[in-house]
Amino acid sequence: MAAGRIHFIGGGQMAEAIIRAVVGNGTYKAEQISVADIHEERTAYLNTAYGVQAASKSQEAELAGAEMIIIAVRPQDDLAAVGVAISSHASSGAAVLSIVAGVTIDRLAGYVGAERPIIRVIPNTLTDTGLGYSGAALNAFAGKEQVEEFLNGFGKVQYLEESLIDIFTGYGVAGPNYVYYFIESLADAGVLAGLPREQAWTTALENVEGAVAMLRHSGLHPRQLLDINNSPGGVGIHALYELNNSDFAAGLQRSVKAAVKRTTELGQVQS
Ligand SMILES: NC(=O)C1=CN([C@@H]2O[C@H](COP(=O)(O)OP(=O)(O)OC[C@H]3O[C@@H](n4cnc5c(N)ncnc54)[C@H](OP(=O)(O)O)[C@@H]3O)[C@@H](O)[C@H]2O)C=CC1
Ligand SMILES: O=C(O)[C@@H]1CCC=N1
Repeated sequence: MAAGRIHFIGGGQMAEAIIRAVVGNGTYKAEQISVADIHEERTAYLNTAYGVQAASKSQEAELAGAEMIIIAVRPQDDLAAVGVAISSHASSGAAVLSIVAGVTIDRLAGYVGAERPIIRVIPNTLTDTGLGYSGAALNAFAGKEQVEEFLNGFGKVQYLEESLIDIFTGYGVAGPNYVYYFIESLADAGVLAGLPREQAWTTALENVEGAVAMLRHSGLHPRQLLDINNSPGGVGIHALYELNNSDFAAGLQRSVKAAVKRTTELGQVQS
């Protein structure tokens, strides 16, 4: 169980996913968590669903009592106003942890003051599973011990140079999206070929899970497993040939590059 109080500014999808995980697995008690959102119905919902405290309008007491403040608004939102609230009411030793995609530690320091612990995190979205890596970069005032329990409460963490966080966002944290889309497309392929939807779906899930387990278990490169699975003139190599004709690998790689580029762009949007 982690010690201290944490306060979320922004009670949207990502804040909810984190709260659901850390309260659900006992990393925090609901009483240790408060949430502020522009929309009162949102904090009321989070209070009812998870027992966390809906913050007052000024957030004064919640900010003053928090060991860690989590900025969970969008990059396009009014970060300057969020910064004013934090620098006016939070204690100088409180850690400020931002999950805002693209927004740099330097920019955050401009809003909340440079001489305090600031942690830039891109949070993993597989929060309910214990799997998936968040990426974190710390300023000189922050220590891993201040954030470790929180971050491990909704998955795993990789500490990175800040210069790699945008790449980690587009590749790693957006990563499940590529896999979800692949699984959907694969199941559709089974249906297109004539399998009932239910069988196509369960087979796709089993194959993805099994392929990961096989890679981990064997330690082989995917190309080596492909070679074993593709008999000369057989089924698998015909499928691969067509996949190569579709520009599959380059299409996927272009989409990761677009996600990384968009992360950096979002970090530069000012409301
Ligand atoms: N969703 C995801 O999968 C991921 C999201 N992130 C990052 O997490 C952050 C939040 O994303 P997400 O939860 O999806 O976004 P949401 O839009 O679901 O949540 C943001 C919430 O904050 C509210 N809000 C805006 N400004 C303020 C303010 N000044 N004070 C209090 N509340 C405010 C918003 O209200 P309103 O709608 O009226 O603006 C909204 O309810 C983003 O910066 C995103 O980059 C990172 C990784 C993954
Ligand atoms: O799409 C988004 O804005 C968030 C950030 C990274 C993944 N999803």
